[in-house]
Amino acid sequence: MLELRDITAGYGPAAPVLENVSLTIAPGEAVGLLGPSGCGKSTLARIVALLHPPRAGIVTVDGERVRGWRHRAPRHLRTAIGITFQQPRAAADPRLRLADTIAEPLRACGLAAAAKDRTAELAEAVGLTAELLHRRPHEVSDGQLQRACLARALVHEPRWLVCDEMTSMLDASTTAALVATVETYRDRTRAGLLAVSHDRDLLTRWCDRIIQLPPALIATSR
Ligand SMILES: Nc1ncnc2c1ncn2[C@@H]1O[C@H](COP(=O)(O)OP(=O)(O)OP(=O)(O)O)[C@@H](O)[C@H]1O
Repeated sequence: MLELRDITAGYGPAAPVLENVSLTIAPGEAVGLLGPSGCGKSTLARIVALLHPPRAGIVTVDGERVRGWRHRAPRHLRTAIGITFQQPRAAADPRLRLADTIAEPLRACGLAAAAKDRTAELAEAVGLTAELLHRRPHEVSDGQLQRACLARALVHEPRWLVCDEMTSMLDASTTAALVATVETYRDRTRAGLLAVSHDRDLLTRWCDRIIQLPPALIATSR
């Protein structure tokens, strides 16, 4: 199980973005997250991915309470969760070829020896050719770069996957291909999914259930 209990979170001294939010995702379950712009969907996604520490509340991953975020999170928890973001260009190092982008989390964990085989396997799963793997981000389309970012999110074979607006910049066929890749992976591994989107129709097709966050606390408190 992945559980968030009574989470309050925000940025700096400002009023919280999220207040007392709870969420549970079971293994193999796909949960969609909807809500108006600015209500805190990405903030919640980043908390689930252990990238943003909440101000209050408890996060538990497979029975283990999380006590550190980002580099302070233990490696076995960081590698249990993969995340893709809305803008692949902001999420990928412009200096790295796509092959190295995919393998980056393995190298960061001292697993470089596995990088070549794993990259080839994942490139096939996301539909990237060997030629594209040798290009850098400025030499590929947004959709091709997002495919590499999805492969990177899967490189540690995570038990939990967070897709934060993964397809909102992409056309229908690339969206379908990326969602199909995620679902093939989940069918095989029973990974749980949190999918953030503005697209209710997409989430209805993709997810077992949908959670709706209320409008932004900051906006409503004005
Ligand atoms: N790094 C940050 N520093 C300060 N404020 C931030 C930061 N990131 C987000 N915020 C603020 O937190 C609030 C929630 O942002 P968040 O990105 O979580 O919303 P969202 O629901 O994902 O929005 P959207 O649908 O537009 O992507 C917004 O008011 C935003 O301005």
